[in-house]
Amino acid sequence: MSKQINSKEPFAMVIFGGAGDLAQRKLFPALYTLHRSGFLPDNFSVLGVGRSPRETEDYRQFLRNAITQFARTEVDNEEEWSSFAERFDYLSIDVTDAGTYDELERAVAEQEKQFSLPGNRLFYLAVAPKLFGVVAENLKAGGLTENNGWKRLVIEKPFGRDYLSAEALQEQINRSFPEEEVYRIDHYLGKEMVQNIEVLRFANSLFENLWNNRYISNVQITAAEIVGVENRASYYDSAGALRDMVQNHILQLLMMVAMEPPSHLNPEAIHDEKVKVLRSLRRYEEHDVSQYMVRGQYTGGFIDDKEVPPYLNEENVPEGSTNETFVAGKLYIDNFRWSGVPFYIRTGKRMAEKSTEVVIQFRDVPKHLYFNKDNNLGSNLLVIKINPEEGLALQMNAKKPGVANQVVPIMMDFCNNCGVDTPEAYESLIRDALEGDRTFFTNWEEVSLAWRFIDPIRQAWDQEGEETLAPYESGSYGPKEADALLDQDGFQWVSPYHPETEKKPVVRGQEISD
Ligand SMILES: NC(=O)C1=CN([C@@H]2O[C@H](COP(=O)(O)OP(=O)(O)OC[C@H]3O[C@@H](n4cnc5c(N)ncnc54)[C@H](OP(=O)(O)O)[C@@H]3O)[C@@H](O)[C@H]2O)C=CC1
Ligand SMILES: O=C1O[C@H](COP(=O)(O)O)[C@@H](O)[C@H](O)[C@H]1O
Repeated sequence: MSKQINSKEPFAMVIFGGAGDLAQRKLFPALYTLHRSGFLPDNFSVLGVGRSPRETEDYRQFLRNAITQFARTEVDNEEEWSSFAERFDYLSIDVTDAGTYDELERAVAEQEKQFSLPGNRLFYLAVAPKLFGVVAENLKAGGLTENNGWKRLVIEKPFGRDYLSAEALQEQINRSFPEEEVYRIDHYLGKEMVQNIEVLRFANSLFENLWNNRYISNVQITAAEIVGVENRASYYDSAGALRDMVQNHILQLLMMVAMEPPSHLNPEAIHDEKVKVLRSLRRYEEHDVSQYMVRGQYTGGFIDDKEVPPYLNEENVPEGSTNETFVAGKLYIDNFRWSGVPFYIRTGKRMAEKSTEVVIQFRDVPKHLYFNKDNNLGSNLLVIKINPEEGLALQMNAKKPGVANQVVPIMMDFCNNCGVDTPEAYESLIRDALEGDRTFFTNWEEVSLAWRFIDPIRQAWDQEGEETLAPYESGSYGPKEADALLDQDGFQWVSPYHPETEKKPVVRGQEISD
């Protein structure tokens, strides 16, 4: 969607968790690339906050190391680097201690004075979720929200672990920051091709006219990862793939694909349409869950010829854990546009490849003129490739060149990131937050409705324990139970499509009629 806002107002940014993993791997690189691309104002400051003591110069060196290692933009000019780095400072406080916020206020005010900043403040919560609420409260109690300019609070995920905890957090945050000042990050919304879904749909009569249950037979959303739990078991083992990926990223993709055209390209109009999708999303009762949802846990296996351990042998995973590392589901949006169209979703760790994509499978032609034993027709497919390849592929059927009566599936490809270095999600999102554009942040209604959909599924699975936990081999596409969800409707998962290797998606084999 095109941007409505484009201002470069000077700002002071406070990163809580300013020496953490997210800051190093995502936030510093994004800030540096934005700066080098001319998207930051000339005048700004950043204060990193953490518990461990650090000298200013050490913090700037830490900043540089992170940028050297993770940024897509190189540090290639010392003078230019110094003018960027001098805007960064660090303060060691315990953010749970309200008494330390006087010191924080002084440190921010000092930077504002040093760089003649007008008082706009962006508070970025890159700390553990249990600290989100308390930091918001302390910011207000400590007087940091009584600044002269705008104030905005950027919050990382996860926002709660169920509806009730999310609601309590929302109330706590809203006591200091009204909803319009809250920017909840879902980094999938910062991805180029996710933002492109609306453009594709609403700027092309070609697709929008067909975008409904009369022409689409099913939609598939896949977010497959190669990585396992890595060193995050303490968080992941109590979250599971359902909370970690489905409640947020997968449902956001679903909303982008299924929403009605908004009346305007402003955040309110867009959020209204997204929320309507969640209101129409069929909620499963606990007793329905096994019919529509599948969960799995990876066993050992091979990825890229390298042996990888089962989830249960990963570092810090509790013995006998029944946590899911894979989820698949068949979802329905019970409205006029989508009634009867299954939305199949799947996400998992240690799968065969890293691939996030949406596949729209169109209905077959009403009369099968070309089906015979020589023809291998495929369904019309629109593949929206989100990550790591970005682009679009459209499968059609066409006459095989030079061969009479032979019809074959062909692919038309568009690559979005070939020869172009597209922005990282965090670059887009930080830029939007600085510009006051909430379009690609999640609003409270979306979050709360998403939890209301997720909670009964979680409860069913928590009660069933390992009974419903399907093992799948590392390096596969998930458990066979996930295939069965589609088989029973006469469909199958479309494999990720790789134009450069000409690996074609597998499509439903269609019956050959006489
Ligand atoms: N890392 C990632 O890739 C992603 C992270 N996130 C989210 O981002 C947030 C941060 O994650 P991540 O960076 O990985 O976490 P880390 O544990 O790496 O960093 C947390 C930071 O918080 C600081 N901190 C913790 N407690 C306090 C305290 N009481 N007072 C002051 N500072 C404190 C730590 O400082 P110190 O070490 O000095 O104690 C540390 O700098 C989480 O909400 C996470 O869910 C979301 C998506 C991806
Ligand atoms: O939010 C999360 O997302 C990542 C996957 O993100 P991607 O951009 O690489 O697709 C996932 O690994 C992680 O578990 C989850 O917390």
